[in-house]
Amino acid sequence: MPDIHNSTTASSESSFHRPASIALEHLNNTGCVIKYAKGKGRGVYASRTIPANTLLEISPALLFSAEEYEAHERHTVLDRHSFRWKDGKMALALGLGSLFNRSDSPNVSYSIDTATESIRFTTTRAVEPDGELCVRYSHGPSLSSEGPGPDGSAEPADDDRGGLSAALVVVGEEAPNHVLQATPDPNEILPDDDLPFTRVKLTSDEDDEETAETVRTVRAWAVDIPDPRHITSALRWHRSSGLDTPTLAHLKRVRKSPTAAHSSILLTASPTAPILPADLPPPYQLPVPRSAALTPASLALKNALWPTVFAPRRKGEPEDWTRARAHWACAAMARVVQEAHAARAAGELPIASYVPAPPDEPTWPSYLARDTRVSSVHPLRHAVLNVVRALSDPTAAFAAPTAPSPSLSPSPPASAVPDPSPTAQATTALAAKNGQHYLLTSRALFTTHEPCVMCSMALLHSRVKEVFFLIPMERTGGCGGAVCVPRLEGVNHRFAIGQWKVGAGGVSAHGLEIEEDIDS
Ligand SMILES: C[S@@+](CC[C@H](N)C(=O)[O-])C[C@H]1O[C@@H](n2cnc3c(N)ncnc32)[C@H](O)[C@@H]1O
Repeated sequence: MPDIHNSTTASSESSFHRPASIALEHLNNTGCVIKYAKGKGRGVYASRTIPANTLLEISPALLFSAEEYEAHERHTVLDRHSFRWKDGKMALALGLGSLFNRSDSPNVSYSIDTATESIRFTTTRAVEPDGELCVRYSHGPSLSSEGPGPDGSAEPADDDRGGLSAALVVVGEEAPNHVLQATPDPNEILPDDDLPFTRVKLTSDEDDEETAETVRTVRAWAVDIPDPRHITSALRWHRSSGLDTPTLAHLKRVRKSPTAAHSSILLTASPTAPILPADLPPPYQLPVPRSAALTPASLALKNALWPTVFAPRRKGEPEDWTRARAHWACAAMARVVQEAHAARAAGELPIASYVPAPPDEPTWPSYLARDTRVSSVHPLRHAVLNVVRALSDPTAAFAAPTAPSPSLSPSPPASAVPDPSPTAQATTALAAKNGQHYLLTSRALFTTHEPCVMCSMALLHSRVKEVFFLIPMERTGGCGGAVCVPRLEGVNHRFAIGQWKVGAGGVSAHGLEIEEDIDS
């Protein structure tokens, strides 16, 4: 246990050399107090039991450019309180944010919010009275003349960037280390196993798992042409016969017999035997592959039945994820979970949705909404629809600069607001880049619960790029639960889906439980 001392007056002395009897008062209504522990200096402690998932503090950040940091900040005491931000910037967290000590088993996670230039600190598990609230950061510059921390752990050595080396890092007790600890290379492509979510497959597994026995086939008619010199005229006849249909477009027309001299022509998939010119032998039926081959293994199996077109997937192939992007996703998921807890505290269903600024477009506005079915007594006020609505109003306003339709509410619903309010410039950029009719083009949506079929359809129509959900809804979900909307045949858009891995990014579903047959 740290050697903690409480007292009653403040001091301008360095906290590391602070006499044990000095008071460290702090006003915080979430139950945090500042205390002093020998070897660690000041730290943040719980004055009472603090439940898991409690938002402890939103610290406004002062940002330093890389140049300012190099020239000034890193040579001062501020260095040991600075967080790495984006684009090489460093951030000094005001308020309690600068005083959390580090632990390898942290009970507080934090996320940077570039939109509001703040850092949010949230408990990842319940903390008992007097328990220290700690976060994980990769190092603290060599601290003190008082040696290593009371747990005996020596502080890791400074790196050449100084600071806490933790920007873009969301850490938590259950977080998988490989994703969430700070690393030198945010551009590293992560293997799927290291991502904080599992990709939901949008294409059928048919090709990956098929065997000679399970290749899906249709019955088609073919004819053998004994003399190869007659192939050209037979093909000419076939073209004019009207037998051809798109059903067999994924198959080659001619098959050369591997054993005999003859070739065969694929005629038609019609159920009845086609009428052939008198000089051709009678047609026969055979099973042929029902679809093109998507993998080399499938091609080999299908070619054994009939020569098949090889069409490896290009569109819809899973995208590469960098470490920085995974951190961005963790921060977004933490944010939406926080909103869902706030919704529950306000008497709503604990469901929320969030469209953050894309990682490479940090100036775009983000949008946050909660489910408001309870307060609005309106069955369609799902979080996803509310967030789409919040996003669509400014976009629609840009698309139609003339007077708005009187039937439309001019402002977003109170609980579905831009986060923060978009500037006119950002709205213009959003509309121009997003497309005026496709509201979510290139955007990702994070949501606490798997969207229901209605919301999944709305997301599809909005051309969302990707959807990440924390809690699967097997009975009602439209992203793989009851049905997978972007996998349905005939839909004109597909979006990627990620199901959050339990505990990834320190994000917990605890407290967000809803009945399994509620549409979300
Ligand atoms: C963000 S500050 C935390 C507040 C600091 N203790 C103070 O009094 O201002 C980070 C610095 O606190 C010290 N520190 C943080 N965690 C520690 C630990 N587990 N053991 C010892 N010192 C620690 C290190 O000097 C580190 O550079």
